[in-house]
Amino acid sequence: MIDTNGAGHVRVDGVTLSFGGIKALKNVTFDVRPGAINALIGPNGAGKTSLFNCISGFYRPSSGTISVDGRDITRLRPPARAKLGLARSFQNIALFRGMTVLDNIKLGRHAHMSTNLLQALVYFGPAQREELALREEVERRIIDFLEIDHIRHAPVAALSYGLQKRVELARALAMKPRVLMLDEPVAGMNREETEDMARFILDAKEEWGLTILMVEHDMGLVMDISDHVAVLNFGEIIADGTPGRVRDDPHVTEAYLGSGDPAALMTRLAREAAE
Ligand SMILES: Nc1ncnc2c1ncn2[C@@H]1O[C@H](COP(=O)(O)OP(=O)(O)OP(=O)(O)O)[C@@H](O)[C@H]1O
Repeated sequence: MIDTNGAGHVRVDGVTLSFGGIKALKNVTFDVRPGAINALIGPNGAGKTSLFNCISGFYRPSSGTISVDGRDITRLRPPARAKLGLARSFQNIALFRGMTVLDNIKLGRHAHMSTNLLQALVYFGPAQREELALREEVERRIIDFLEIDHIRHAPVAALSYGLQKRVELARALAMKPRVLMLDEPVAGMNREETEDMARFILDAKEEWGLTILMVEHDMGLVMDISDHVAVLNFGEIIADGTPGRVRDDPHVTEAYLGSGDPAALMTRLAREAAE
């Protein structure tokens, strides 16, 4: 039974998604636990991105439902889901590269602005001013938290890959999410950048009491920081539980060994050897 007192419980119920003749997801049911770090793993082509996109609203399931804290969001478009507190990052960084770090972070706020940007700029009523002040406070906190104060006025294009990923996290946090969805947050990062990101994800969960759902291939990171791990294979959930339980599940080992996904397997074996 899931503790739903903490906000941010995502329930995926019987979701099927087809692309032509291909069933990317087959009757998938699972819970994203509130206030926890939930990892979604599986070999290449298992359906992770498809499921992620169904939850964030970029894909509409052929059947089944998705709810957040009991509210059915299956038919809502991505902006409406963002307003309900779902924020996501992208596998390939989706920042405005010519803009500064601060301006990119400010874009995150618009999911919650009651007026549009132009109105807010042209007509500064007291309510808007209050809202802006509040937002600036949130942005300051996020910038301090992610240790990016020194680059706040730098254009994103001038930053290292690891810092760009951190800015993307900052923008997602600026949406004040209940559920933070991270699509391969450490893909392409070196060890130091990966360790930094792991710390920020863990601290973000604690600081804001977030529910986190991440798709990630780095088994070391998944095993280190996740509270729950769900494993997809050929569009079906084949294991769901604590990292230790999932790691020892023979179905999971078989899925990776049989998948011809040597990179994922090697990452895992190297990590285990180092422990
Ligand atoms: N837009 C699409 N059109 C057609 N088929 C698709 C589309 N997106 C995904 N698929 C197919 O659906 C299945 C699941 O793909 P998906 O990208 O969700 O897997 P994944 O687990 O995220 O893989 P990876 O780890 O390689 O990113 C695959 O067979 C894939 O070829």
